[in-house]
Amino acid sequence: MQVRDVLVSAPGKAILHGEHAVVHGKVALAVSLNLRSYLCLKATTGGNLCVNLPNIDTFLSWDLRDELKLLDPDLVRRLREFVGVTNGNLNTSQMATLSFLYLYLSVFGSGELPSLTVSVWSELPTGAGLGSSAAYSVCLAAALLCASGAISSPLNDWDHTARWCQEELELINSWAFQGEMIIHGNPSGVDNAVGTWGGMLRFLAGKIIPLSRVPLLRILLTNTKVPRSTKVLVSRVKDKINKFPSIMAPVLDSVDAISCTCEKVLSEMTSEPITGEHYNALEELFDINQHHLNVMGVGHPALDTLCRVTLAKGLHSKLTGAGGGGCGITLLRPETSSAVVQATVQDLKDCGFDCWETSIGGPGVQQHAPCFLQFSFCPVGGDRVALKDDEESRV
Ligand SMILES: Nc1ncnc2c1ncn2[C@@H]1O[C@H](COP(=O)(O)OP(=O)(O)O)[C@@H](O)[C@H]1O
Ligand SMILES: C[C@@](O)(CCOP(=O)(O)O)CC(=O)O
Ligand SMILES: [Mg+2]
Repeated sequence: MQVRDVLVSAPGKAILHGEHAVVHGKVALAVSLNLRSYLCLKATTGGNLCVNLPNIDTFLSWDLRDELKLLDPDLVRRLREFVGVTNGNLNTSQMATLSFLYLYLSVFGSGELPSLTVSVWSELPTGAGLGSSAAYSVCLAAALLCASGAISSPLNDWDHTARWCQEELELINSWAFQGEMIIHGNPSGVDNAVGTWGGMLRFLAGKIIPLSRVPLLRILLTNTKVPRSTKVLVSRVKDKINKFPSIMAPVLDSVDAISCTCEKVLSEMTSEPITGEHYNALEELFDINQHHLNVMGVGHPALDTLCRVTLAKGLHSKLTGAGGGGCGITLLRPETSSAVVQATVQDLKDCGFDCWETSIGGPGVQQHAPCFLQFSFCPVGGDRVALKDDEESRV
C-alpha cells in the first residue's frame, strides 16, 4: 500500500477549570500551550513496523510478514473490547504502544499493512497534567489518517505549516479520542479537543465551543515532578462519587459554576476595561477550585506546597489536569513585576520543582514541511534525543 511521509505536531493544554468534573458532564475551560508533541512518519520498504518513543524510552520493531500478521481483524476487535475495559494495569510504554497499534490497525487493518517508522518526541513532560497523552493521540491520528489518504495532506509546496479543514479535524479528533480511551480509560475528550483545535475552549459533554475573544493571560507553570497517572486518578474520583453521591454532586455542580463564572469574567475582560476586580475574581476562583479538587481526593502535599509558596508572594495557584502531583498553574497579574516572578520561580525551584512562565493559545494540530525538521530538535529535558537507528529512517 502506498503511504505518504508525514510530519505533524499538536499542543499540550492547561485546564483552567473543570478537570475531573468534565468527565461527569460538567463544563471545563481549557487552553492550548506553546509546548508541543511532534510525530514523524516515514514509509519504509524493509517490511517492518518501527516505533521510536524517546520520551518514554520505548523503541520497538515488528516484522510485518511474521509477528504483525498475527494482528488480524479479530485482534482489532479484541483491542476494541479492551478499550472499553477501564481497569487494565498497563505501564507507560504499554499504553503508548497499545494506542499506537490500535490506531495503526484501525486505519490500515482492512488492507495490506504498510511498512513504516513512526517517531514521536515532545516538549511536554509526560504524565504531568499538561495533556501529553492527548497530544500523542492527536499526532498519531492525524499522521496515520493523512499517511493512509483518509484525510488530505493540506500542505502546499510553498507552505511550511498547514492545518486541515473542519471536517477532517473532526475525524482526527474522534480517532484521537479512541487513543485517549486506551490511555485514560474514561476520558472526557477535552484534552484531545484542545490538541486538535488549539486556542481556548469551553467543553461540555462532548460539545466544543472555541472562545475566540479571550484576554491575554500570563501563567506560570510548575511541575512538582510527582509522578501520577490520569487513569488512576479519574477512577479514584469516580469511586468517591459512587461512594458519596449526595456529598460529591454539589462539589461537581460548584466546579461547573466556577467554569461558567470564569468564562463570564474572561468575556467581560474583553468587552470592558480590565480592572483589579477581574483579577481578584479569577484568583478567588482558582482558590475555591483548588479546595474542591482536594475534596475530590486529587490533591498532593507537593501541590499544597506550590499553593503556599506562591501565596507568600501574593499569587494564586491551582493544580491543572488530573492532579495527584504533576503540574499546577499560577495566575500572574499584569502588574506582577518580573522581580516577583523571578523570586517566585526561584522559591519553587528550591522546592525541587520545575517552573517557567508560559504563553497560551498555540495552534492546534498542524502538518509541517519536512524541512521543519532541520529547525526542530527533540527537546527532552533540554537535550537532543538520539532516536534508534534503523536502516531507512532517522529523525
Ligand atoms: N511523547 C510521548 N511518547 C509516547 N507516549 C506518550 C508521550 N506522551 C504521553 N504518552 C503516553 O501518555 C501517557 C501519559 O498520559 P496521562 O497519564 O494522561 O498524562 P498527561 O497529563 O501527560 O496526559 C504515558 O504513560 C504514555 O503512555
Ligand atoms: C482529569 C481530566 O479532566 C483531565 C486529565 O488531563 P491530564 O491527562 O492530566 O493532562 C480527565 C479528562 O477530562 O479526561
Ligand atoms: Mg492525559
